[in-house]
Amino acid sequence: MIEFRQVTKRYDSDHTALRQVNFGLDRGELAFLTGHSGAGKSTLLKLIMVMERPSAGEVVVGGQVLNRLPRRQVPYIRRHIGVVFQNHQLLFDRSVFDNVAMPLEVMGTSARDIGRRVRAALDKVGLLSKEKMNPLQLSGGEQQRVGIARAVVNKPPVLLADEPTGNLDPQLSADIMGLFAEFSQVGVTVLIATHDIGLINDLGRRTLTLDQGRLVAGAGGLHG
Ligand SMILES: Nc1ncnc2c1ncn2[C@@H]1O[C@H](COP(=O)(O)OP(=O)(O)OP(=O)(O)O)[C@@H](O)[C@H]1O
Repeated sequence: MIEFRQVTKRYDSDHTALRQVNFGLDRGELAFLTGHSGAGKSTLLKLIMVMERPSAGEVVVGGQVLNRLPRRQVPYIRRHIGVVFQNHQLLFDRSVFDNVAMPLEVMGTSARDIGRRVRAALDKVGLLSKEKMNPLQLSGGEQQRVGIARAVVNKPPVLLADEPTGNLDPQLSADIMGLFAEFSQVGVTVLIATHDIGLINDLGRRTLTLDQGRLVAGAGGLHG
């Protein structure tokens, strides 16, 4: 589902963020991405989201080589990629329902389908009863789950998360990870960037480790 082939990303002549990175993630695989601050984790996620383009090598998502993707097609690719951020980027002047509905509104989904799908996503994260509330009225863990509902509301085959449990206590973090594991079980490819080694060790999943832009552990082919 996601493949990096000898990917190098240089921001300028003396700043190489990723060096010849190779790995593949299958459909339904859940993996962690870790490494020191500045190791290149965000850069790797940005290449998958086509927020950045590689300087060399190829990034392939869903069989499509993103390097050659014309700019006008970038929004279509992004629809296939759900993203969860640490600070969840919710809008506090809208209800929980409206926050989750945003990706569907951008796609021009009918009001009836929006209602059905938003409620299915909120049900999945256990927040169906809070759809009319303002996100400010929710706890940090609940806000993060609204962010997850929004990321999955259009059923993307790929889910990326950047420090999704950064501000949460261990129990809430475990709950969030449980949700990610459920998505992977239904075929979503999940890649989670985190510094939280405890979380990684608890789950015993494949871990891609970056060190100064090099993938030093967890590399491998689509089935390795
Ligand atoms: N837009 C940019 N322009 C120039 N250099 C950049 C840019 N974005 C990132 N870098 C550099 O690339 C390297 C990798 O950064 P990146 O943000 O990918 O690391 P990271 O592993 O996500 O770090 P953190 O855990 O602190 O978020 C760093 O040296 C950073 O300064």
